[in-house]
Amino acid sequence: MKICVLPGDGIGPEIMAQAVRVLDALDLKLEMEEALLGGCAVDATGNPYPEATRKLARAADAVLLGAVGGPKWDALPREQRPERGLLGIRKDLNLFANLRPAILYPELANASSLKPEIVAGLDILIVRELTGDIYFGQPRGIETREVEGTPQRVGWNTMIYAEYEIRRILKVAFEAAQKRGKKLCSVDKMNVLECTQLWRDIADEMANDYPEVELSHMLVDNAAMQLVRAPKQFDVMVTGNMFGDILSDEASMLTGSIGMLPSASLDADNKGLYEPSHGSAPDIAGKNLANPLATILSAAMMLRYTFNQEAAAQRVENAVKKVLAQGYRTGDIFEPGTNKVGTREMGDAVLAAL
Ligand SMILES: NC(=O)c1ccc[n+]([C@@H]2O[C@H](COP(=O)([O-])OP(=O)(O)OC[C@H]3O[C@@H](n4cnc5c(N)ncnc54)[C@H](O)[C@@H]3O)[C@@H](O)[C@H]2O)c1
Ligand SMILES: CC(C)[C@H](C(=O)O)[C@@H](O)C(=O)O
Ligand SMILES: [Mg+2]
Repeated sequence: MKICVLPGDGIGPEIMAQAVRVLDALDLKLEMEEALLGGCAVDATGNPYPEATRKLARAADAVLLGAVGGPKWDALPREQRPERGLLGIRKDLNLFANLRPAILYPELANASSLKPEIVAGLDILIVRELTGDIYFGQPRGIETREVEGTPQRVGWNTMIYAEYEIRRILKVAFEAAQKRGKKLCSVDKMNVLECTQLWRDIADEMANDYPEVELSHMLVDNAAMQLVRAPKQFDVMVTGNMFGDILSDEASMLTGSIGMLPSASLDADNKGLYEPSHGSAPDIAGKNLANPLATILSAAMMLRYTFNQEAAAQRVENAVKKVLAQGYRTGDIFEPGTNKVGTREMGDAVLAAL
């Protein structure tokens, strides 16, 4: 069980250190090797996804990632920015299926942005397509053109999905719904965008193959609203890369914090990259303030999906439940009456619970 560990930038190394300690404590035969991705890789090699990292990631069974990016690199040419490293590894490893489970731990009911009665028992799986859409569509660019008689800068991207891309992500979503609450909500913007009209047509065609799953469609603006109005109407949500990026950050706050939302990005064989859904949080980096639980829970997803170590995955998840029940809280989920701790101390608590 070979794991390529990519701590990344900002809070990445801090949260990753805790996830690695947890994995070490499990007594599984895990081999972990570190490499550079993102801004740290740009600084060391000029490339956000260096060849050495690519080799290690491709040879590993799974990749565990902290987060990449930060203001230090925002002025670089786009191809050299940390985020391109992240998109590069996702594309290179064909990680088209991004699973983002938004689960409310009962202890965090008061930390949720919504009233406890609206979120109690919340358990949504967001299935986000991850290697297509406007993120990767060509052409794209910024250039000066004559528009309405005046030369001015024009910026453009292309939202595009091919049928095979839509089918394979919908298959993941239908199958997930079949194993869970049997409800699938496909989120699109078919009233405006051809690309997502095709998405909706294909979802309707595929629904015939999954008679047990109740398929519904929702326009993305309504979905954003429904998520904060009545989130428990959702079981599995499936959507494209861009809408999924936005809706998953929104959903994270229903569970108390973006620091609680793990993710798995899988290829067709469940080889995967596992990372928290949040970013490198430059505002709190280096201060021992970041919540490491999303990364620790991402490691649990890795044990489950790539390594078939269900018992170990549950041990980690139960340890997280236990530390929350014991009252340990990083700042993002703190409320009066609980025990405020830092990143490292939260890791200590999870280890003790294990
Ligand atoms: N997967 C990734 O590597 C990833 C994801 C999102 C953003 N980014 C990058 O991260 C950088 C910062 O982006 P941003 O500020 O928009 O989003 P962000 O997710 O890094 O931070 C948003 C807010 O959430 C807080 N936050 C995030 N993670 C937290 C944690 N674990 N514990 C406590 N608080 C946490 C931050 O302090 C900040 O206030 C950008 O360069 C962006 O491109 C990377
Ligand atoms: C950093 C960025 C490229 C990335 C994305 O948009 O996919 C992030 O926001 C995420 O959600 O993983
Ligand atoms: Mg995002």
